[in-house]
Amino acid sequence: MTAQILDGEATLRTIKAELTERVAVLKEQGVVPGLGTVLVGDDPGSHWYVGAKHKDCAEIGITSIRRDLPATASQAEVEAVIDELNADDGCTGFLVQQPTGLDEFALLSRVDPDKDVDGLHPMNLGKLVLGEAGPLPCTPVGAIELLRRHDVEIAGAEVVVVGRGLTVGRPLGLLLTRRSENATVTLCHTGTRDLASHVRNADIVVAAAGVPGIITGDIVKPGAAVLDVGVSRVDGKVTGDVDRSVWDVAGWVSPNPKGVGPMTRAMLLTNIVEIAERSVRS
Ligand SMILES: Nc1nc2c(c(=O)[nH]1)N[C@@H](CN(C=O)c1ccc(C(=O)N[C@@H](CCC(=O)O)C(=O)O)cc1)CN2
Repeated sequence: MTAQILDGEATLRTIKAELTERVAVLKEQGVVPGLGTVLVGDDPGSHWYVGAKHKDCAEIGITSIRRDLPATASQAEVEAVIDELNADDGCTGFLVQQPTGLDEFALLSRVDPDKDVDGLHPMNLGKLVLGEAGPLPCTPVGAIELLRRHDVEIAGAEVVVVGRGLTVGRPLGLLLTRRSENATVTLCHTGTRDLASHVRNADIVVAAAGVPGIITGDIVKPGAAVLDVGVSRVDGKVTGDVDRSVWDVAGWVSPNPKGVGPMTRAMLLTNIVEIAERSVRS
C-alpha cells in the first residue's frame, strides 16, 4: 500500500483563490485587510516564514506591514512596536513571529485580542477552552482543515497527538474534542511510557514532537491518516517526525515540507479575512 498525499500546497492554492474573492468583496465595502508582522532576530527559518506570509498577502490583495527588529532588541522595544500596531487602523491584525528569545507570554498578552491573527492571546485560548467564537491557532486548525478537505473522517476517530506545545499539541487536543469535530484524543508527550501502544490504536496520528523519524511504519495502524507537523533541520534540510516506512502502511500522509506548513499560512490568511469581515458586520 502507498499512502495518499494530504497535499498542503495544493490546498493552500485553493484557499487563496476562495479568499481572493472574499477580499474583493471587502474592498467593494471600503475595507482593505492589512496584516502586521513583528520579527525579532536573524533566524533564517523565521525570516522565510515571515517573507512567505507577506508574499501570500500580496497575492490575495491584503496589504502588509513588516516590523523587523535586531536580535539585540529589548522586551520594551518589542512591546513598543506591539503598542504601535495595536493603535494602527490600517492593521487589521498582526502576529509576533516565534521564537523571539524574549518573554513570549508577556508579548502575546500585549497584543490586542481583537487583532490576534495567531489565535494565541490568552483570552482567545480561553475562548477556545470555553467553546466561544474567536480566532483559532493557525497550525492546529490547518491540520484539521487539511483532513477535512481530503474527506478523512474525524468524527468518532481515535486521534493520537504527539507533542504538548502551545502552538500545536495542546490547542489541537481542544479543537478535536469540540462537538463539531467529535474525535477522541490521546495527547502523548515526552512523559508517555509506551508511545507505540497508543499510536497503534489511532485512526489519525498527528506528530508534532520535533523528533525526526519518531513515527515508524511498524507502529502505525494500516490505513491510518498520519500528519507530520514536526520541524527539525537535519543538514540544513527540513525533516519531519514521520519515517519513510509509514508511507507503506498508512492510508493518508501529510508530507513535510508541503503538508501542514502551507496550511498554517492558509489559516493565517483566513483569520485576517474573518477579522476584517467582522469589522464590516459590527
Ligand atoms: N507567531 C507564530 N510563530 C510561529 C508559528 C505560528 O503559527 N505563529 N508557527 C511556526 C512557523 N510557521 C509560521 O509562523 C510556519 C511554519 C511552516 C511554514 C511552511 O510553509 N513551511 C514549508 C517549508 C518551509 C521551509 O522550507 O523551511 C512547508 O512545510 O512546506 C509556514 C509557516 C513557528 N513560529
